[in-house]
Amino acid sequence: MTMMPGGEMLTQLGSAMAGLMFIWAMFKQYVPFDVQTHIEKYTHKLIALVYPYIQITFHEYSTDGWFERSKAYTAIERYLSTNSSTRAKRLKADMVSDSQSLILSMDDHEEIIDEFRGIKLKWASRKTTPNRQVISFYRDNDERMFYKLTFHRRHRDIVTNTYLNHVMEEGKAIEVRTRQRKLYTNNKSEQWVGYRRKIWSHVVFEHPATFDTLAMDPKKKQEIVNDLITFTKSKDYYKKIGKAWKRGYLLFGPPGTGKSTMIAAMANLIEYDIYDLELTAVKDNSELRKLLIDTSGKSIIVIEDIDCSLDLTGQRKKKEKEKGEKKEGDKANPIEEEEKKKKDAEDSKVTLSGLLNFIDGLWSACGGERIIVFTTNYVEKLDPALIRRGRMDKHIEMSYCSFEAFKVLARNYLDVESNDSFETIRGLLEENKITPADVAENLMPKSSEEDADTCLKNLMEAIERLKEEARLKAEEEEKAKSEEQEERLKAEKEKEKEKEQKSAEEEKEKKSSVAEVKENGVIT
Ligand SMILES: Nc1ncnc2c1ncn2[C@@H]1O[C@H](COP(=O)(O)OP(=O)(O)OP(=O)(O)O)[C@@H](O)[C@H]1O
Ligand SMILES: [Mg+2]
Repeated sequence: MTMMPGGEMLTQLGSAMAGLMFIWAMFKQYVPFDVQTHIEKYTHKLIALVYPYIQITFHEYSTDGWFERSKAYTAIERYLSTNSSTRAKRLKADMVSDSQSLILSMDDHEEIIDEFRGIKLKWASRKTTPNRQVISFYRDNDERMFYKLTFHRRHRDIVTNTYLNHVMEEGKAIEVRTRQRKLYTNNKSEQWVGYRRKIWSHVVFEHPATFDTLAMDPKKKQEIVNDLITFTKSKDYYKKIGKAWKRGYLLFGPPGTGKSTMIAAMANLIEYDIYDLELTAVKDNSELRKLLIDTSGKSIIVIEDIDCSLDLTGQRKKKEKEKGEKKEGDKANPIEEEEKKKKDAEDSKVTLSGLLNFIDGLWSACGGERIIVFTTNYVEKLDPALIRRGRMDKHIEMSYCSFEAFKVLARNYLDVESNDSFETIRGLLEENKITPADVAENLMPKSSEEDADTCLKNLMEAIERLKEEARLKAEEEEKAKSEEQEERLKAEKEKEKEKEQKSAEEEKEKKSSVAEVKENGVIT
């Protein structure tokens, strides 16, 4: 630990000053007022001359005793934790909520010296016990912690303009790095915490998926990893081009190809929280707006199975139409009805345009980087407006298990890099459509006796079985198709026959009417 030059002297000087001030306070009453002012003025000058240091204090809680911990204090605590844990001799360990591990910080009354661009600054951790006559309604803990920063007055500018910002930013970054990440879900029913309505509930996010364990084409995987990392580092770039700092991904592919696993791997890679937005539980656009505004920065907002959510919107529209039809029968006042319809359209249902508006950047104006991920099993069902470029920046197809993907799974599940059976498996995978979920399920040892070879054999058998099943299914489909075709042909033939019969009858009728005209001798 380095010591500030004259640090000891500084402390002594401080206590000597305090002593003098005390004596002054006692004798002040015997001195005339104008002399008092004079003495005080010169004392301040004298103090400034011999005590050229500036002090700034940062309290843990604001003085009105409000419950919220000061953000500056927390940031300083984290900033100092990296310095103090290596330098200070007495440390305090604490399990802070929202943090993954123990937070080490300076113990009460401990001091450390920080260095910034060659300037030495002293941080001290202090504690006061306030007057007990003051009753705090919010916190019953009487002790008040604060940090005191002392530095030479010639560094005033650099400390106030640069150093403090550096401490805050560093502190916040450490906080983000060490925080416990969360998985949020939106509540269907309203929940209240005290006087606040809680719209998201959360659990600690601890999904073990990573890009290393994700089975997919290595080139594609690397591309996604690079894309994500570039995004997280592009704050200034997005600012420069005047775009909200957000990125949209559309993951599509059949069930069990790893879409949800990919989202977990993304969150683990860039250390973001996940907001799992269940659109079917959102009652209208204004609620959707509230939900999105309530998300924090550094988060991935996920809307799974977007095709199903949008279908639901369609259903809602239909229901409303039905309602409208019923009302028509009631013969209500047309003006009233029009207004009612307008209101209905405004305040019920989540609409595609409502969703798109937010994605387009209204909500991301709240700052902080956000990633939005849509998943679907049927990309062709989606509205083109939803997936056009610019809205969804990257379309990622998750497909059936390739041989490369299988190798990742074999390494992950069985610790096998290569094996005699790999070539056979390559052939089987090329010929058949197997999802990574199916491959993974078959690679997993079912008992402690099963070794890698047995598991690989199991997989090959399973693929053969699936192949057989697929063949039977295809046969059945073919049969059903040809039956349908036959029926259609039959129906068409019958129709044709009916038509022919009809036209023959018509012809006959025509002929008989002509004969009648001739008989009567009338020509028109
Ligand atoms: N590409 C993959 N790499 C590693 N494991 C995978 C992969 N795909 C699927 N799995 C395994 O299969 C399970 C199911 O996969 P996941 O839930 O990610 O599929 P999904 O594509 O989201 O399916 P759905 O469309 O039904 O939501 C996962 O728990 C994972 O263990
Ligand atoms: Mg899924």
